[in-house]
Amino acid sequence: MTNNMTDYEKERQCFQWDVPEYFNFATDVVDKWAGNPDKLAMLWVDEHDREVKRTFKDFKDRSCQLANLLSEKGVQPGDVVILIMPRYIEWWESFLACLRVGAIVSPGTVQLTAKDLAYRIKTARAVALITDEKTAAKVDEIKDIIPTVKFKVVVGEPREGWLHYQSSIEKYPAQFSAVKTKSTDGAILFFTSGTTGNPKMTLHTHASYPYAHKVTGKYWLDLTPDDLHWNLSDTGWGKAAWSSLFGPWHQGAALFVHHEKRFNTKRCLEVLQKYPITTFCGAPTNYRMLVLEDLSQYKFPTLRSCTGAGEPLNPEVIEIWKNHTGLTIRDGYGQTETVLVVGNFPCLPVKPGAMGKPAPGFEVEVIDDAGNVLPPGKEGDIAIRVTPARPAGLFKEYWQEPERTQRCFRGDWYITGDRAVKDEDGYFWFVGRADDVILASGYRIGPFEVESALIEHDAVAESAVVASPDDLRGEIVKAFVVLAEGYQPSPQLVKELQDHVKKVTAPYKYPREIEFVDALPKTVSGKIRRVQLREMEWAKKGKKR
Ligand SMILES: Nc1ncnc2c1ncn2[C@@H]1O[C@H](COP(=O)(O)OP(=O)(O)OP(=O)(O)O)[C@@H](O)[C@H]1O
Repeated sequence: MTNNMTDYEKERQCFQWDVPEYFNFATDVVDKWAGNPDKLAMLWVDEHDREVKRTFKDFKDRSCQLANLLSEKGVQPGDVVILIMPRYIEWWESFLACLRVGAIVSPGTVQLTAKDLAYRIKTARAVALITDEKTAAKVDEIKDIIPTVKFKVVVGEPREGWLHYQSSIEKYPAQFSAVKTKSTDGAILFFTSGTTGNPKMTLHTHASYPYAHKVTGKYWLDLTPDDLHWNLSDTGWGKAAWSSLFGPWHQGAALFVHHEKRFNTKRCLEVLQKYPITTFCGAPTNYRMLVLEDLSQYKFPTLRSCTGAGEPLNPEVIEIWKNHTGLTIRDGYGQTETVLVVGNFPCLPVKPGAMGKPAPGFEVEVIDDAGNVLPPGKEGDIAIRVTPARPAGLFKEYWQEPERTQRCFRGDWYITGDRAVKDEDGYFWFVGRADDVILASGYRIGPFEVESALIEHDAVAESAVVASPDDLRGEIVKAFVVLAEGYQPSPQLVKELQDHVKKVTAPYKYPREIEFVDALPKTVSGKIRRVQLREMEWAKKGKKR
């Protein structure tokens, strides 16, 4: 039996989380690589081909300088610091500085409105903000209603009422005696959308993201200290922590960062051709857009590995990409709440359309409502075993919401909120979000009747709410109102739906349409999100899941 074990099984069997009692990513990982003062940590390029190279030593020094500033201004271990900026180098410096002082970093996207910012600052009781000029202007609009904020730091032009990042940190030494953080201490607070209502605050410890992403970096991204890794995610999302920070730097890989206002497919392919990028990670939407270009015009001589995550990855896209590049896009599955949970690892054959198999350190199953593991071929909830041991790569809690946290557990399992089918070979096939209760192909409607569904070209969370017209990834292309069979909407309902669509799509400049249909068209690609649901009569009568 053992002789027949595949590399995948062997690796899973040998794997131990081995979480140390104390862990700090800045001191334990970045400073270790900084021991070699020449080791490249980042090649940063902007839209005008301006290039900046930064070593791990540069990141160590600059983050220590900022940590001194944060500490002197009164940031205490456990305090929340909001970090919002585009792909500026200062984002990485600030993240590390916060970890060094034991603060809890709360990243967000630059698309947040003043109202969103006020909500986040108040709910998280943030003590400081580090941000770009555009966000600083929004924060100034709400400055009178955020009393917990002791100070604010702006990157870019100096601004009244703000500490100026560049000139302020120069005054501080490049040594900092970091807080000895316990692995169980809070480290990161993500706001994730929540399908309805206010965003959830997902709290990670130093173990659950900074430490546990070594699984993401080693097994899925497949990185080594010789790689130059490019991940397309925006710095505001959990995915940036996966693939633009913890995963790669654990492995000592250098990051390639392209600072651009808006994703441009031609530019992306040119950049991929021009720079010695070895590994590339994007959302399936990115790939879907890239394959519409004439790929035969480009050569990627150094590229050896491609990954995608965040939404279902279509087999057609995998095929076209492979035909032109010779590389198979390896899908990976996880959430803001987790590190990589299921993936196509290099040692596994890829089944196009499947998300892959459970990552080392995770026992993942498809289970039924009672918590029983379902046999292959049966659809159920994707669940992660949490007893007898909770995997290190799982969030601590929804902060200040014990009941909401409680709701994601069923017996021995953490319920991801996604539905899937596992096949005979142990591969997971994504079906859809349990809360959307609808299939991308439009067959099943759970205990809810769907009143409307927005279909976006987006891969990543929250963008329906916050993406701006600058960010194509958040473009809503069409709104469908799916009518239950034989259902004639009243003029009043039609109006309500039109208003709803108008409201949700208000920040977008793209033409948008609303169409009444019996079922969702099967040809539409992209993920169905933001579904308006109405509970069906039989569900109300107690047949809820
Ligand atoms: N490889 C994949 N294939 C299909 N879907 C995926 C894949 N990877 C991630 N997802 C989807 O993305 C979700 C995780 O995204 P994220 O953590 O950003 O939350 P979200 O979609 O905004 O959800 P919430 O509304 O709960 O915050 C997963 O739960 C799943 O629905």
